Amino acid sequence: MPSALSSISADPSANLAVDPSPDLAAFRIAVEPYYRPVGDEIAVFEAAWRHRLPVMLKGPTGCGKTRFVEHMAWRLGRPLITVAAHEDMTAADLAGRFLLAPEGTVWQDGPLTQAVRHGALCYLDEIVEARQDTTVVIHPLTDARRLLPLEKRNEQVRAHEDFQLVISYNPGYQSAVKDLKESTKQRFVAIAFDYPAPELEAEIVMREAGADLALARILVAIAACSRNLRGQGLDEGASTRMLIHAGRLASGGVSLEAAVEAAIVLPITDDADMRRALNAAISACLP
Ligand SMILES: Nc1ncnc2c1ncn2[C@@H]1O[C@H](COP(=O)(O)OP(=O)(O)OP(=O)(O)O)[C@@H](O)[C@H]1O
Repeated sequence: MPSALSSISADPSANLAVDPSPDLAAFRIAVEPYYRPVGDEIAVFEAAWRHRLPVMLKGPTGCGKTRFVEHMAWRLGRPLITVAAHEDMTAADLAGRFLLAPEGTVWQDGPLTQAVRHGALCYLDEIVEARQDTTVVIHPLTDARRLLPLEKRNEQVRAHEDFQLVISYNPGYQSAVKDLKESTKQRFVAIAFDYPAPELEAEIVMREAGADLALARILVAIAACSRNLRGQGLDEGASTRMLIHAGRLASGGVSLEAAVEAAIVLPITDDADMRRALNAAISACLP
């Protein structure tokens, strides 16, 4: 957002013009993002895309959801606009707002509106982090209406035929106070993600970390040990992302023990007892 602009609430005399064709080139993915399918997720997504059904990617952190949506945007030849949701996010952060510019008051589309108007995939990462009054903005977009109401502009934006909404959702993090409303969840086709089976995960770690097969297998075995401790003091086990980080450190010359400590053990828990338990479990996996 240009720094010369400052946000104001609403102005009926504002310039209501919207740039008819903003440059979405920056959101196009030119090179195929490496994605190793683990099931029928590509076929399910493509079928959902054909009907422009909204999709929910459901699974733990660092298991490939973001990489998958990047791969699908590349495959479908659509720009991808990603928004990382957070608890201070307002509907205006998604939809847009009036801004004070040198030429007067102008409307600036938010990332969701840009995607809706111009036909991009919009990926709302961890949408549950956003307040529920923000989440409901997406409701009319996710049913047959495919509309985005911009109350401040007194406008209803009809979605471009190539617009598709994708959200991610980590069921492990939800609590009674912080969960998606049933009426939100039920609007989406869901695709379940989890950490890949060992041989597949080793293949991914090899490729992404530049690790050899032996190292990748050890890291995957360590991940299995940590995942067994889930619910016994650990909220989550080591993610594929963590294994890749450890693989990069170890391939770069750091000892395996130090790489595992830095990329897996320390980030995963602050509790000294839990760290000891995790280290003991990991030692059993090390050669
Ligand atoms: N099936 C896969 N194919 C290729 N790479 C993968 C796959 N699964 C995981 N990865 C690797 O794991 C890393 C982490 O995955 P990603 O960023 O997609 O996680 P995520 O599920 O979106 O996590 P979060 O919920 O925290 O955003 C990716 O950058 C990629 O290197």
